[in-house]
Amino acid sequence: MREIACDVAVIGAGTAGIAAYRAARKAGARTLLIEAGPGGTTCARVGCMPSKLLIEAASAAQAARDAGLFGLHVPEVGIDGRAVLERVRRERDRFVRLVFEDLETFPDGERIAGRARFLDRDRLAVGEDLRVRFRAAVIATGSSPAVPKPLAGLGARVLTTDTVFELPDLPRTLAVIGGGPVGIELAQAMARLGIETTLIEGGRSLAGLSEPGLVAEAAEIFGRELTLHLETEVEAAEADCDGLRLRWCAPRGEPREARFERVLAAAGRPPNVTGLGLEAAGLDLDGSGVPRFDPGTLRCGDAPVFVAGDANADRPVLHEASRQGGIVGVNAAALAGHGGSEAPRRWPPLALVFTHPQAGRFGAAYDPEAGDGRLTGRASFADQGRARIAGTNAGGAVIFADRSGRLLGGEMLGPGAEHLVQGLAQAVWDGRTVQDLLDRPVYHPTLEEGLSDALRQIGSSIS
Ligand SMILES: Cc1cc2nc3c(=O)[nH]c(=O)nc-3n(C[C@H](O)[C@H](O)[C@H](O)COP(=O)(O)OP(=O)(O)OC[C@H]3O[C@@H](n4cnc5c(N)ncnc54)[C@H](O)[C@@H]3O)c2cc1C
Ligand SMILES: NC(=O)c1ccc[n+]([C@@H]2O[C@H](COP(=O)([O-])OP(=O)(O)OC[C@H]3O[C@@H](n4cnc5c(N)ncnc54)[C@H](O)[C@@H]3O)[C@@H](O)[C@H]2O)c1
Repeated sequence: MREIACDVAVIGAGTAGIAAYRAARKAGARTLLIEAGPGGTTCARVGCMPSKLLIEAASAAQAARDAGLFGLHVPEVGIDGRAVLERVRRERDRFVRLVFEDLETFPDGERIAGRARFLDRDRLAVGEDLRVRFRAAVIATGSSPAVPKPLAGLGARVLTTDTVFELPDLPRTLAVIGGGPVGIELAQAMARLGIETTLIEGGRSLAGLSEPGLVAEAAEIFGRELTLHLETEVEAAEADCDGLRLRWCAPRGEPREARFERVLAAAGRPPNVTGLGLEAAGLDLDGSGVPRFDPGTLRCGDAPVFVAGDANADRPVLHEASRQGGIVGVNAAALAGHGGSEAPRRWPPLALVFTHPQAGRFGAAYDPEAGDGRLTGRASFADQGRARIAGTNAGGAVIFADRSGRLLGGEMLGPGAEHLVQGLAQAVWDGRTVQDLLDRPVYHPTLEEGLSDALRQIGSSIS
């Protein structure tokens, strides 16, 4: 048994862990980065990057199909599923390689391969042969796809984002379970790549939207390309030759059954906290087994332990994993006697879903109880100039402000949400009012003009 000591032990070499390692090391702490899996980060290997690569292939196919709108004739769109997936993997491997090239610049001996678990408040076991004594530890273990119970034990017929990008070819039929960001992005992409796709969602909402008008519009828009079953859960699944049969109950109670070549479980991503020995570390855990933590410092109670990224289940998106990693790195180093600690102001929430139209949320969430405390403005993209030019005129935006007109947050389902929502999130961060935004220049003809109706409605309710 080998035993080593360090100031800061970082568990997980994903986006949060790498940022934590860098920050702790920069503060002067002797830091170890421990990784159990193949590494390369969830984002590059099985997350953001391969999903967007698949979406771009699907968008190209759809653009060719839609060319008739502009008077162009594309006789038939042929989809070579093998070639599509090969490009996804080729480009994905490049992103993963870049992560490894970066990791290789870290000194030898500071990167450790193995699965870590806490033995007590200041020791970790890594695999069977190594013990690590730490002064502070960072949990940056990420999250993994959940597979709903009825789908357990059905082998390779059941895909998750860990396996879907490894398919040699596209299936002919696909059921996607879950209409959150993962499910709706991949379901729409698969449908646009010619796969007959059915999406089964336990709730009413798609793409993480919550404002009722946008929720209804999303079901209508995505339902044109997908067979949608909302408020539905799969009750049973059984293997059928190379595919599987799924059984579910429609909301009004009629039993339904269908056969699919493959099913993609996109039913959420619980944090990777089981088997970590969190009780041995003396951490206070919530009902899901996630350590309770201070949202400013990301420290777990008074233990010398911090939690960042998907592992804390708070804001499971990349930019937060990266920022939180940096914060815990500084704070873990400070606890180990290197530099000062920090609790920077939290960024406003920001989430995007790369569907067509895109969905996005920024700042304060929709609150049905907000009543008179909030002013609300709405805009529609159905007749918005630039969106009409591009043939992407669908969806809308809802913006919330306080009674003085200070921007609080909002939601959007529409073209260019990835730019519009980011701009609005930055305006929330800067404490801007609706009037500040109305007083700024906006070029014509752009999608940005599409927000002015919502902003003006709020402005006029103040005056
Ligand atoms: C399909 C998909 C698409 C996505 N698209 C986007 C997007 O477009 N934009 C966006 O912002 N976000 C997106 N996300 C979310 C984003 O990928 C994650 O929020 C982010 O990658 C989380 O980073 P992390 O560092 O917390 O975790 P990870 O990158 O998962 O790192 C955790 C690491 O810890 C390791 N580990 C786990 N347990 C142990 C242990 N006991 N010992 C040692 N090591 C351990 C794991 O092997 C892993 O390498 C997407 C996610 C998915 C799945
Ligand atoms: N574009 C992006 O930024 C992007 C893309 C993908 C993922 N992500 C991140 O990853 C996180 C996880 O995404 P996700 O979509 O996997 O999870 P999610 O928790 O956001 O959504 C899961 C959905 O599955 C449904 N569901 C759960 N169990 C079900 C069942 N048995 N039957 C039917 N429906 C069921 C839930 O009602 C929910 O709508 C997101 O919160 C997001 O932060 C981001």
